[in-house]
Formats: sequence, C-alpha cells, structure tokens
Amino acid sequence: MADSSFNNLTSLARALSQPTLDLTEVADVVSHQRNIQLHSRRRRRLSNCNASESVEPATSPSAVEARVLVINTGGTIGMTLHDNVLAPKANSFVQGLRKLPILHDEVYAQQTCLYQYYGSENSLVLPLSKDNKRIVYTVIDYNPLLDSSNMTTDDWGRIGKDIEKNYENYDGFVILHGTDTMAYTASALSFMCEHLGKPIILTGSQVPIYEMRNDGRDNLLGALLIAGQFVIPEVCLYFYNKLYRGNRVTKVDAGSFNAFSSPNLAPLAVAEVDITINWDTVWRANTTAKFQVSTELNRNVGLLRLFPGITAATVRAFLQPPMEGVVLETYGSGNAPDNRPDLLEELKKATDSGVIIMNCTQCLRGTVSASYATGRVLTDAGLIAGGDMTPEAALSKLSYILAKKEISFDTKKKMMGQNLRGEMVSDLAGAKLCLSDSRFIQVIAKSLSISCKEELEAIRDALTPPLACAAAKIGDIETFEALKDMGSNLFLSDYDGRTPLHIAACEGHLKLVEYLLSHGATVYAKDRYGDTPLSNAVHFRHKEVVKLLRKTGAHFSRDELDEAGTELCSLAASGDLEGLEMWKLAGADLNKPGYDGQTALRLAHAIGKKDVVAFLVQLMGKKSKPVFGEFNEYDEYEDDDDDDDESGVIEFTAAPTGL
Ligand SMILES: NC(=O)C[C@H](N)C(=O)O
Repeated sequence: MADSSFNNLTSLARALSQPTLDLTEVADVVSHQRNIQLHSRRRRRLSNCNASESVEPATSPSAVEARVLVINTGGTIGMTLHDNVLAPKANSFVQGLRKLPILHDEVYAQQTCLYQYYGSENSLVLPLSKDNKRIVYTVIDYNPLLDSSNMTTDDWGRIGKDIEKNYENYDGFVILHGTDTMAYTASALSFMCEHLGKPIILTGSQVPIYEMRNDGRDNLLGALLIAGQFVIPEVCLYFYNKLYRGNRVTKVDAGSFNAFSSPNLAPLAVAEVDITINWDTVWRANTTAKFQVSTELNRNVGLLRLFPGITAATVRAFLQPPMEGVVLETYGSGNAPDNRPDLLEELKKATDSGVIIMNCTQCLRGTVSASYATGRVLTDAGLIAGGDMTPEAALSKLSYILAKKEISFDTKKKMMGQNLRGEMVSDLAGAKLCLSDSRFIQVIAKSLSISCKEELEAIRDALTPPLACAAAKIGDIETFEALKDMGSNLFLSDYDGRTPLHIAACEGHLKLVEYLLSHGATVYAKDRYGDTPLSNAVHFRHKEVVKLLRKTGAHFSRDELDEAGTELCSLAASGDLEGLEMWKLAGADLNKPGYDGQTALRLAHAIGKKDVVAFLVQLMGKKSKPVFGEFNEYDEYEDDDDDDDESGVIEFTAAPTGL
C-alpha cells in the first residue's frame, strides 16, 4: 500500500515538474491516489475482505465510483419461458447479470472488496466507463416480480417509498419495469417525487436479457450510465438509446425495440457514440425544498375515450360517484360534438358536482387548443384543457393531485391546468404566464444578485417586450396588469418591431386589443416589414378587431396601400369574398389597381367570376357604381333593391376581356 502511494506521489511530482504540464496526467494521478485511499479505507473497514493488501484496483487507476440503486419490479427484461409463455422468475436476475461481463466486472469487485463493502451480494459493478467512472449498482428484487400489466397504484407507492428511503445513499435510481404500463408509472413517479434532485430512470426491454438477441442489456447499461454520471433531476424513461422525460412518453410499438415515443418533447438525451444530454430541456425544480415522495394516490380516476356515437348513458355511467377525476380523450385539438346537448349536459352535470374532467387529445402529437367551436363547448361544460399532456400523465396527475388533502378543490383544478413537472405546455387560451405577480422581475434580479435600481430597470426593460408579446399571444390581460405594476412600458416593440398590439391583432384577442388601445397603445405602430396591427388583423380575418382598430383611427400605411391593388386582385382571382370584405372593412379602396393596372373587378369579370363581380359591386355600393365600358353585362350584377342609384363610377381603363 505504502509503495503504491509513494509511486503515485512520485508520478505526481514527475507530472508537475514537466516543462509542459500535462493536466490529464496530473488528474489521473490525483484520481488514482483518491482511489487507492478509497480501497484502503474499504479494507480497513472490512475485516473479512480477502483481497490482498498489495492488490491495487484492477483496470484503470483513475476511476471514481458512483452508486445507483436498481429497483427490479419485473417486466420482460428478467422474464424466462415457462410453459411457452414469458413470466418473471424470482431471485435469478442478479445471478444472470453477474454472468454478463458488459454489466458486471467481477475482477474489480473482488479486488475492491465490493460485496463486503456494500454489504450486499446484490451489488454489481459496470466495467470502467468512457468517462473513467465505475458505476456500482445494487439491485433490489421485488417479490413478487410483476408483469407490468399487473401493477397498481400501490406498486407506484412502493417504488416511491423505496426511493425515498434510499435517496441519500445513491447518486441515481434505475427502475426495471415492464414496458406495458411503464409510461403510467413514469408519469406517476414524476408527480409523486417532489423537489427531485437526482435521476430516476425507468427502463426494461421487449426481449428478455438472457436471450441472444435482446434489447435489455443496452437499455439497462444506458440507464445505469446516465443515472450514475449525470445529475438530471427528473423521472425519465430510457429506451432504445434515448432518454425521455417520463411524463411525456407513451408506448407506441409492441413489436419493436423502439417501443416508446415522446411525441411532444424531444429526448432529454441521446446515447450514440457519446451520450449527449440536451441540458436546455432538462427540467429543474425552482425550489430549495427537500426531496420527498407523496405516495398518497386517489384511485377514483379514469380514462374515457370519445368515439362517434358514444351514448349519454355510457358517459353518465362512467361519471357516477365515486368517480372524482376523469381524462376525456377528445378528438383533434380537444374537440367533441357540439351537436350533442345530451352528452354535454352529462359532462356539465359531472363538473358541477365536483368531478375534475381533463380534456386531452386522442392524437399522439399536438395540443388541446381553443380553435374550434367543438372545443369551446367542452370549456363551457367545465372541462380543463390538458394542453399537450399524454393521457397517462393526465391520469396520474389527477390521481396525485386529488389525493392531496391540504389543498382546496379550486387549487386542485388550477394545478391540473398548470405545468408541474414539465408534463405539459399549458393550454394557450387559458394559460397565464407565471409572471402574474409584479415581483417577477425582482425575483430574476435577486437570482442574478442585482440590487441597484438602474440595473433592475435595465432588466425590466429588456424583458418586458418579449414577455408582453408572449402575453399578447395568449390574450393574457392579467399579465399586462402585472407588467404595468412594474412600471413597464407595455408598448415597446420586440426586435422585429412588433408590438403587443400587432400580436393581439393577429390572434384576434378583441378584449386585449381593447385593453391595449385604452391604455395607450398606438394603432400606427409598424413592424420592420412595415405592417400595422390593422393589416395583421385583416390578414388573419379578425373582423371585430378590424372594426375596433378602424374606430380608433387605424388605417393602412402607404406601403400597405401600395400593395392593396395587387392583393385585391389576387383575392378576386381566387374568389375569396371574405378576404375582399376584410379589405373593404379596413378602409381599402376597392378600385385600387394592382401592379399591372387592372382592378379586382375587371379581373374578376375577365375570368368569369360572376359571384366576385357581384360581390364587389355590392361592396362598392351604388355611389361608386361602375361603368363597365364595353362590358355590358353589368345588369346581371345589379342590386335591384338598392335605389341609391346615382352617378358613382368604376371605370375600366381598358377592355375587360382579353386579359
Ligand atoms: N416488454 C414488456 O415488458 C411487456 C410485459 N408484458 C410487461 O409489461 O411487463
């Protein structure tokens, strides 16, 4: 022992005395020294270790150990064939792993008194990792081992408790689990584990680890390497070289190694030649509270999938007590039939009587939004928009939240629509930015250790435009109130010159447009492309917003007017009557010629769009009654009811035909 210490101190001295200092060499020596101390400490503590005193750690000298707890709940990964079907086999997993050199280095274990030191025959150690780490892992086998189809919320609770009990002793946790319900367990644990600071990674396989071709070895190895080497404070799921956020996944394939998908969130990490962590996506709790597991779960929850023709009786039966929380899997972007008052009435009755119903889409990818009347009816019936949450996440979130006794019903409802663990991007229509209190900037300033007034104001002014624009996107007046309280100028534009009014006009948020206008926003703001809020509202066809802007004095800019003729011609050519009407409403001159000198009316006539001609004539009114020159079919379009037939003209400057 003394010799090896001496040798290493000598190597260190040698490395330090080099003319060009090789830091890797120094690090290696220091690390090796630390390792030898570790092993000698181990030996001192262990009276029954057989390893010889003179034995140095096997393999590379500079390994640092990390500890991972593996909780084996069952699943295919450890199954064997009995009577031609796969089933878990008790007490055989660790023995199996011991025989796999890729998952256990027996030489290192013996030389470092691993079993004695960790006091468990179930402790194993991976070969040295690329990053010079030794992942020592201890396996707890559940009894009975379960096919995950047999799992219940009690099993989630048990896993949670075991993690809590062992939290301080390990750097990370790997949960071996069947794939069938892995997405549910991963989602549930993500909520149950409050203020998590270490990685918890669920994995399993499609083919047992003992078979020649299997995915279990890679999955377990990858999960162990990540859990032992990276502080990703999330409940994750590792499968087929990818690490996903646990509450974002769903099982999509029963017959492929690539069994899981995270449709609305990119993987947190990809294990290819190197393991690349997508740190920007990693969720971090903004708290100093201590880790704890909330194992209390409410079982009176359920998933109900809408289908065409579903009866009100089915819905009623499903929503009966003791049901307390339901995930309604709706169509598309959160839609349900709005021509089924019987169905909607059942939903409304249930929400009125205190059942929390989440609106989640049946689609694999995408979010619940407020774009359709068929979606609005569900909001009216009291459903909470589930954003882009998976049904698995929504269900387990309900189970977790409903079990909380210390919070009110209203808070529970509110929390269901909020992003708690990165499980959702909130519903765009209903969401509030998390800055609806005026301390927001102060909090940021505090975390940046900024205290002087000038710096504070500089941060506020830098942050206000994007925050205000983001709030405008979702029509969030409350956030504007909060920004106003901070003394912010609400009407600053972003880097593209776009003001909140531009954005509110694009989105058609009439109330916000009204709010902004009555709080000093200018209707004459132009963005870097010369666009005004008015032209934005016209483009996105928000009639009421156009009317309001016009009432406030908005008009097209010169650039916009220059383009009006061409735009009108193009609308006429495509028969877009609504578009033409919007331009008229916004005060455009419908006689304005396009780039080639032709008006929309002439063009429509030339290409035989009689409906467009009639519509334009009607829009222009008799005051500007067109003179069609040789075009003698005008009578066809004449509005007989209109007696205001005076002398206004629309003139063709050239023959209407032959365009
Ligand atoms: N691949 C698997 O693990 C499927 C198995 N039935 C389970 O979920 O436990």
